[in-house]
Amino acid sequence: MAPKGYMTRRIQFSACHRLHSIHLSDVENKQIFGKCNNLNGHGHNYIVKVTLFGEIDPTTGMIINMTDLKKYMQEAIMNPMDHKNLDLDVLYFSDKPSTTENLTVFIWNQMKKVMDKSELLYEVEVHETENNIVKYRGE
Ligand SMILES: Nc1nc2c(c(=O)[nH]1)N=C([C@H](O)[C@H](O)COP(=O)(O)OP(=O)(O)OP(=O)(O)O)CN2
Ligand SMILES: [Zn+2]
Repeated sequence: MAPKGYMTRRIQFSACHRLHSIHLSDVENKQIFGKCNNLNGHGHNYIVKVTLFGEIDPTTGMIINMTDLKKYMQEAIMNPMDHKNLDLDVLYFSDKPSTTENLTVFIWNQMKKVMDKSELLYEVEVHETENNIVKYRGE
């Protein structure tokens, strides 16, 4: 059996959002989300790392071609979210807060949809700020 490895590609996108739950009152939203509930939103330069895990093909020396992973991430992440308002432009966030946790799940689902060998998807990591980082492994 061929050795298995992890491969990761990193991208950055810019978007704005507001933390707000339609299941809470305005007062509760303010209490829970504080400054991040500001009506007119705020922005981030999100960093996303997508990791695949799989066999290193003995002929090509690759798990998959990074060029293909780049294409998948463009379609799954950049096209729907770069320079967008996450809450207004991305349907997924119309009924759930655009937290980094929910963002990782959305990206995971998006990657699963566009990848040819989606079973290789291992982890999605999102940096909302330098200090706030969430990882999701489809569990
Ligand atoms: N569990 C979560 N908590 C919070 C999230 C989140 O996605 N998941 N997000 C936010 C905000 O969107 C927010 O923009 C965070 O900004 P900020 O507090 O300014 O970020 P830092 O912690 O990196 O800034 P410091 O300078 O370190 O205060 C809030 N909570
Ligand atoms: Zn934020």
